[in-house]
Amino acid sequence: MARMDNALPDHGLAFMKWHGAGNDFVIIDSRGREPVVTEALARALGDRNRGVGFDQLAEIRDSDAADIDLDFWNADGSRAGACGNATRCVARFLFDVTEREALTIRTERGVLDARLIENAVHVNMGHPQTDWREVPLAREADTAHLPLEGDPVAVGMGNPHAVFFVDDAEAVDVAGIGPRVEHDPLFPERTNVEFAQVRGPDEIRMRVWERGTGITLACGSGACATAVAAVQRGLTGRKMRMEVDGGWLALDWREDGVWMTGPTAHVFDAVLTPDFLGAI
Ligand SMILES: N[C@@H](CCC[C@H](N)C(=O)O)C(=O)O
Repeated sequence: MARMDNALPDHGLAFMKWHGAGNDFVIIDSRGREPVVTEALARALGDRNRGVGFDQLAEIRDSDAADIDLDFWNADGSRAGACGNATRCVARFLFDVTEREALTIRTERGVLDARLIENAVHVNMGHPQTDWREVPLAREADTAHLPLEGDPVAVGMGNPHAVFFVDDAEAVDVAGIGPRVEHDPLFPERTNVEFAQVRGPDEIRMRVWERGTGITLACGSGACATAVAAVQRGLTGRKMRMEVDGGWLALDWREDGVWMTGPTAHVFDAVLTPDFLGAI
């Protein structure tokens, strides 16, 4: 869909701030008008000193295929094909304003189902991509040069993930290893990087380095990818709890896709000033 580069309003732009287990988001509701988010706006807004700061920016748009369309940007202005925690936050916002209990949300990876069950938002993040050509990887298997021992599992959840299984997630130098893996030529579209410690057949401790953002307190698509990788390696069952730096997520890899749930919080609503918008 065409994006208007000069669509920024000159009277201010309303946004919401949300987080899901500490993974924080700016959400802009562009239903009923032309989309306004550009790479430049995302980068300016994502600056935690001069803008607002977020792990991802999500823009809600009118949809002809689902209840809404949803697009994501990372803090460096790059696009993300999936963002599980922002999807849950947007679903929570819509459940609250519509009083519905089921919604469809079209993202780059397809139409996702969101359900409100016992006051928690559950999102089906879809079927994982596990073929190396879909993830995508530059070549099938060549991981010995990566800066951490242990062959990682490459999983696509509409965005790329490299999941390392480690003995002690707390001991991993996420800030040092994460960016080196993110930018390794093995990953032509860069990658998100997860460090997972299996605590038992239904529990994992996971820390994450997000492509285009850095260390975050949680990553929903990363949690899904980690669950898929653990099942594939025979390390856990298909249903599990996952402790991330910002709290807990729950994963369930079912016949129809990987379902994820966890907390959501609406932090504040505000308006970007004409001065801020004019300087972009
Ligand atoms: N925090 C997100 C994932 C964000 C996308 C990622 N950084 C990318 O570039 O793919 C989540 O909750 O899934």
